[in-house]
Amino acid sequence: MDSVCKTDEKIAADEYFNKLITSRRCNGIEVKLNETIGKGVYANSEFQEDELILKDQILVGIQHSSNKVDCLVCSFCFRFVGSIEKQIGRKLYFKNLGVSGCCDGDSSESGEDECVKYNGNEVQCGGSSSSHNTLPEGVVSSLMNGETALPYTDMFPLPSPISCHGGCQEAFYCSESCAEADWESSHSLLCTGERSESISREALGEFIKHANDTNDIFLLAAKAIAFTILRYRKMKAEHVDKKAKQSEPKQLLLLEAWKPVSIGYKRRWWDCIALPDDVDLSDEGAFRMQIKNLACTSLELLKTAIFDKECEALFSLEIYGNIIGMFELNNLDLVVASPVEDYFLYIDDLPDTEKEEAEEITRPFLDALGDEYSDCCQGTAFFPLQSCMNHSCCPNAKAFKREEDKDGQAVIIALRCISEKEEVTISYIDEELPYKERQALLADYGFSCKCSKCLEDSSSV
Ligand SMILES: C[S@@+](CC[C@H](N)C(=O)[O-])C[C@H]1O[C@@H](n2cnc3c(N)ncnc32)[C@H](O)[C@@H]1O
Repeated sequence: MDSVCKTDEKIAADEYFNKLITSRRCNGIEVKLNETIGKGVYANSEFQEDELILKDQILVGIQHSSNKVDCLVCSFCFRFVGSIEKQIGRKLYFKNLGVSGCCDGDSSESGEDECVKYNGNEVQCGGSSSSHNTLPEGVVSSLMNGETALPYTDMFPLPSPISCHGGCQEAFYCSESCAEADWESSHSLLCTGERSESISREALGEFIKHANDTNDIFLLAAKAIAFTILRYRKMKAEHVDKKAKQSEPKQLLLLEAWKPVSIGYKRRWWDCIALPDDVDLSDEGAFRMQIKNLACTSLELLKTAIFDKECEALFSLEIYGNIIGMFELNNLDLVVASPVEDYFLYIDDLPDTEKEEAEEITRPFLDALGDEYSDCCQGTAFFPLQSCMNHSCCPNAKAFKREEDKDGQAVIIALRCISEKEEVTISYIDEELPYKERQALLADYGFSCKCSKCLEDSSSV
């Protein structure tokens, strides 16, 4: 019976991944099960060096809460929106208010619990520069509201931001289609505006505040749950429409709705999270319990906000822990380069006369921004196909944004020629690090690397 179920599961997984591959038009790859390390991505045609292997869409993703003051991006595809002036003005506005978008390092100031700041996969931000010239409020607001135009910004057009239809004033989009897709995928349940479909906007506000104060990974977990509930409701409605003679049990529909998330998960958050350097081994049990309690508080708040009786199974601590654990082990950093950086580089590259004229206007803004002029959009996201890629310290592929990649999708490029049937691997860490450091970092992902480089290095240590 067990093996029959396993075979059924395998067929369902194959079907799911084949559909995704077709929808992404990346037919040169397939997802296969490897007996020792689970799923893996394999080439089924040859790739040349620098060739695109996969452009994977986000299943659920967030911009880090702390990054929202740095960049105004579409809440669904994470493309920059507004205008160069608006991006610069908004950033200077927050800077003048003393709100910095630094991703970490401020826990001591905020007095937060050490453990809750931890997010194993988070990248480092540039940090805020204290040495900057402050511009007068009027100058900053005229940039934000479009009264001041900077030279050559028409070379960097950005889509006008569209406000969330639910009225939350929190989510903005680059297009109507992104607004609709986000509403249908999860935002209708997680919107704090008046047209929200949550059961308590107040509780939702509390849940969001708790996540922002502790760990914004909870916002991503909420998206995964909202996504599943809305998918379940849609599938149920379609099922009723078809007037199916044999009505599918609700539990089976929920399992089907849940598949895109459940297919990726492996371990509970409090079991797989790496022990931070400053937590003593003897305190490990207490640390893991603290993490579990934190998840429990967050889940209770979420339950009050969006609970659905028919989807009750989704609101167990076990499932919540597994969803966050899945993000911990599978997520990729979501990074979108800033058009503001491109803009200032463009000005710098102008012929001397034009450059001098332009810089007379732009220089005060660049000085006021300081090092932060190039801050990119940063977040974390789960990508269904990319997350099947295994690690190697001598990878044949990498996640890399090209000039034309202006949104949050994961772009995987061949580092060298990859032959048919070869496994496509990426590096989860900086593979240039010494052997012991690499192994220590990979232990956070729950494995010890046995790639050819590690085997060679291990014999010489
Ligand atoms: C992003 S997932 C990769 C896909 C995964 N194999 C699966 O079945 O879903 C990361 C997990 O895959 C496994 N993994 C990835 N690379 C590995 C490697 N080189 N050796 C052993 N396990 C690996 C580890 O369990 C890791 O936590």
